[in-house]
Amino acid sequence: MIRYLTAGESHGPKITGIVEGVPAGLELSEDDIALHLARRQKGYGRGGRMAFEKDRAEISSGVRFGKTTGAPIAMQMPNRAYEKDDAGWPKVMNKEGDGADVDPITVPRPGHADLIGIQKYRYNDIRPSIERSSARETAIRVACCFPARKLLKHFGIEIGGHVIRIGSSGYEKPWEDVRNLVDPMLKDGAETVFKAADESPVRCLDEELTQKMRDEIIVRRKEGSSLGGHYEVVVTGLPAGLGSFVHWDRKLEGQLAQVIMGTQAMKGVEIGLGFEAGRRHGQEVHDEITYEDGNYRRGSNRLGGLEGGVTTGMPLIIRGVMKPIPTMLTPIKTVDIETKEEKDTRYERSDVCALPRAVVVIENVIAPVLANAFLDKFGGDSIEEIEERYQAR
Ligand SMILES: Cc1cc2nc3c(=O)[nH]c(=O)nc-3n(C[C@H](O)[C@H](O)[C@H](O)COP(=O)(O)O)c2cc1C
Ligand SMILES: C=C(O[C@@H]1CC(C(=O)O)=C[C@@H](OP(=O)(O)O)[C@H]1O)C(=O)O
Repeated sequence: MIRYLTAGESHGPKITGIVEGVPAGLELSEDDIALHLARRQKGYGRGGRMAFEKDRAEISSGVRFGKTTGAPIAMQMPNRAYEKDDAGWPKVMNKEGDGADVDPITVPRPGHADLIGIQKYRYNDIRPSIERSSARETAIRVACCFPARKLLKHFGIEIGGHVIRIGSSGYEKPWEDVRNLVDPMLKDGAETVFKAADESPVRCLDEELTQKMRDEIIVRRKEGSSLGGHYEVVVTGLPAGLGSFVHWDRKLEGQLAQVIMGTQAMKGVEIGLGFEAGRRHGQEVHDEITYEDGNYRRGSNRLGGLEGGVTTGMPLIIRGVMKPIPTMLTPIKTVDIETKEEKDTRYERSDVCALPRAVVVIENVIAPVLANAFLDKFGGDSIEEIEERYQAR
């Protein structure tokens, strides 16, 4: 089973991850990972920090001569901000001393983890809440999830994502119009979707909507506000039978929802028609079964590739929502935790809309879930052993 742990603060010296359970013999390089790290840094609406961070995970164990050994893979990534910013991070993030020379942050931003951090951990400074809740951590998380993504790719399973709404600009019926755009690409694998989407500044496949989304970000940025939106992630090449209906905690819908909702600022997730299914009657939802060329097929894919928590062999279709970024230039009301007086929120450097970047995070966080379901069925200690089992299926 692949699992991973991350550590590190947004403005500390580095972020770190350890992944274990990756079978031996998988080709893995820092360059491979860097491609997805670079994708995660791009997108209209990003803040100033992404312009100077050059994310690259340095692998320090578990890989030899370009292939995994089966041992834990340790990775580290420096925060350029630590040295580069003039905010004095080495002093603010000092492991030693009593912090008497550092001004505490006492004005929490609604929507971020600022206030709940001080309530939960009894901090008298909001700084530690900001540091660990920050989506900076998603950089090392993408790196940690990448070996699982690579394993899936080795067996022809591809993941791709794109933006379908930013604020008021988006597909009105995403389950219909987005399908029309994506369907021709499904036959060539989901990564075709991400390559096409990556050419768009907001990672949207529709040119007209791209323009509208961009304009909307410009307007909200000028107003000192922020935006979230909806995205879609597609997985192709999945064989039927991954996952399980025999226990609630092995149903893939649940496992996918957990890793997606475990990502900063995510507020909802749906599979296939999702919430739309509740507006329709049965014949408009369930996918008719056919038998062609020795295989069972579905005439449509309205349930998004899962029945009973198990893959059907159809593409997996996931959609989700990200809330608007909590840090905004135009303040809203909050309370100073020291004086308990009403205050305007404080601003620190921030993205205005991070959805185009977040899509890449979602693509990657689902990979260990799918890889583990794959390994449950076909697993072994090495890629070679898994290949034998997969071919014999
Ligand atoms: C890729 C990405 C980038 C983000 N960038 C920012 C940001 O620049 N400023 C900010 O206030 N929140 C940002 N967020 C959201 C916060 O990290 C998140 O709202 C906060 O940790 C509180 O967690 P919650 O929204 O899950 O409740 C970002 C989230 C993601 C996924
Ligand atoms: C650093 C990243 O995102 C950060 C996520 C984030 C937050 O509050 O979540 C706040 C911002 O941090 P800073 O104030 O240092 O610019 C973003 O830049 C990243 O994605 O690598």
